[in-house]
Amino acid sequence: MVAMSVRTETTPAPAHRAGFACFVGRPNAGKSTLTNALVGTKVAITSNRPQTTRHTVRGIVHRPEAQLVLVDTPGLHKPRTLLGERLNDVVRTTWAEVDVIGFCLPADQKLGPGDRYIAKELGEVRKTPKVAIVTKTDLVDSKRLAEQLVAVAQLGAELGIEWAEIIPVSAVGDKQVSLLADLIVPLLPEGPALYPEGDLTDEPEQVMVAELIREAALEGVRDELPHSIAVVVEEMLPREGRPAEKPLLDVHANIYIERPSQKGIIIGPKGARLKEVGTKSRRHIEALLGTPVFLDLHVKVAKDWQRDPKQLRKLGF
Ligand SMILES: Nc1nc2c(ncn2[C@@H]2O[C@H](COP(=O)(O)OP(=O)(O)OP(=O)(O)O)[C@@H](O)[C@H]2O)c(=O)[nH]1
Repeated sequence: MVAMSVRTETTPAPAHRAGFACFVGRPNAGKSTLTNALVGTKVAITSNRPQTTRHTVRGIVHRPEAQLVLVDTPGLHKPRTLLGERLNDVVRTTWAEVDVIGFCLPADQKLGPGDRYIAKELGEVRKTPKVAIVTKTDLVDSKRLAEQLVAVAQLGAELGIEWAEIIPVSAVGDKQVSLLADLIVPLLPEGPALYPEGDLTDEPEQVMVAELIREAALEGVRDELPHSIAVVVEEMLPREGRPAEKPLLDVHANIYIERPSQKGIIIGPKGARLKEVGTKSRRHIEALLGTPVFLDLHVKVAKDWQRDPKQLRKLGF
């Protein structure tokens, strides 16, 4: 006869965790791509609920046992203008308020002064756990990747930063993206979900639309106009008199530049570039909002907007 025992006790389910994380790193380090890969969709659907944090939510990762809310920070710069200083303040405040900071370092580029500058600032934020994320691993071989992992560990040691984890990922190749979430979750505080399931971001629609236009406008001219472009969506209204099955959304937006000389760069010969920017961003906006869009774009000069507090407020900074 075989004795059989039945286990009656069950192991308690791990406590639900929920919290905020932000990704930092040099421009082009792969932060946005990683956010999208984690959230699992390129264009997130917006909900119109009021913001529950002061920070822009970029995406929400829902898990049965956890909810990870990814918030946005502007890049940290050596401040040269009023805008630069304000942005840096926003960055530092965010770092102190989130539960985890992910520091993104591309595998295909040697650590440089830009990375060191951010790392030094990170070292000043004592409490928040920091995860070093080596991105774009699909671009390098294993030897180079190993060197980069060692370099990142050394950078931490040098600056007195204790990495909670050092993890290589490829957002494009979908390698280790889910593992990254697994490693971040235990660093979040215990607590119920902060957002209803299904929400991906609570960024106001107009801001997301403006960002899509800005992205398209910067494409190919990033070097010429790094921080000189701001986009404001003035109005989004359904076109009147359209049949219900053929709606059209009118979107009016202004692209602001700092100097008249920059106008040509944005508009291009005979308006060709601006037209391209319009076509491209309209496609993205239609995908985001799920409705056909008529996009009306204007280029305006807001002289030295980065140095002028009044203009900064108007442009949403
Ligand atoms: N091969 C490869 N390319 C990647 C990966 N992640 C991002 N990239 C590319 O790197 C470039 C920059 O990526 P972003 O996600 O825009 O970088 P970012 O850090 O958000 O950049 P900023 O918005 O300028 O701060 C884009 O061309 C991406 O397609 C990756 O895992 N592998």
